[in-house]
Amino acid sequence: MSKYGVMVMGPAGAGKSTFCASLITHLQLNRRSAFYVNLDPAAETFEHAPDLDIKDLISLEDVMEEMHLGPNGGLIYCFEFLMENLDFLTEALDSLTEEYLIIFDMPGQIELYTHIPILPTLVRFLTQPGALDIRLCAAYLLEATFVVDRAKYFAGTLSAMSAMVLLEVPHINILSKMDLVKGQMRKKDFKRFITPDTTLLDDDPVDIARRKAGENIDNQSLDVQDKDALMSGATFKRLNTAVAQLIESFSMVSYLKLDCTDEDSVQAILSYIDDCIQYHEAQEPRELADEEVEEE
Ligand SMILES: Nc1nc2c(ncn2[C@@H]2O[C@H](COP(=O)(O)OP(=O)(O)OP(=O)(O)O)[C@@H](O)[C@H]2O)c(=O)[nH]1
Ligand SMILES: [Mg+2]
Repeated sequence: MSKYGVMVMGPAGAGKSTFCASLITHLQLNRRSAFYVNLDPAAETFEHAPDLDIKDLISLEDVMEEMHLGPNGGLIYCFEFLMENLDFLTEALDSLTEEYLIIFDMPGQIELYTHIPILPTLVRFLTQPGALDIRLCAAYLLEATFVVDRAKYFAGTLSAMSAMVLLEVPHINILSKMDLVKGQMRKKDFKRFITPDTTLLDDDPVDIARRKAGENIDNQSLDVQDKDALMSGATFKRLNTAVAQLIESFSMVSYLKLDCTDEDSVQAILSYIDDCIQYHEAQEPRELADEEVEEE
């Protein structure tokens, strides 16, 4: 029996837990079953209580105290511990039917997605045929407000691409918190950011503002003592161009837009997730309960 799941990932504060909560609310409203797995050992408050919480296995606070580690080292330790105790996941998830959408809420530390091979191992374990056999889709969130700073936008896109390459499961990329840019930017202008390409660097507002201020940013010499020059001078610009070209040449990343305050937007993302994992193909026709018949 297959199971279905989505792993919600992305940098710190991208809106992962908020999206998980909106998704669960939406699934409940549509009489679908969700199983919420919190894999962030530092998460304290939840809109919906997790059905499975890594904190019941190991808590970041205890690890930091007992192992004398900082928050990032502590997180890696927690995940290494989880990998040694995978029964914790198997026992809770094994009995779930294909009706459920299993939602994994991940921590935001970028190291987890780039530096260490823990996530690919975890994903392989969850998706392994004959074992848990979860049809898993990765949802990588990036804040839509990043688009105002092209360097940030391309760096975020690069991390999304790196997760795509690393995990090798169906993957959707999402620009979250769209409500924050709606009033600031016209729809037509925002459309350009859906598929990243190098032309987006041509009108970087940061560059334009500096040109207006009379700076010659193309020929700025690099003085390593000058932190400003290091982050916004010609070398930084060349680096951004190289990153943008790399992203364009791979042509793997495009974004969906998410506004968690808008039910239709959450539904649209859910439809993409369902398509990716072919959720609907496995569902049995469902008989309505008596009270549902009355409602209809
Ligand atoms: N305006 C707006 N704010 C949002 C949205 N989603 C999340 N936020 C806010 O962004 C902040 C971070 O949201 P979280 O959902 O905790 O983000 P996260 O990615 O789970 O954060 P970490 O788990 O710490 O990495 C909170 O203050 C949320 O209220 C959104 O769609 N619109
Ligand atoms: Mg969170």
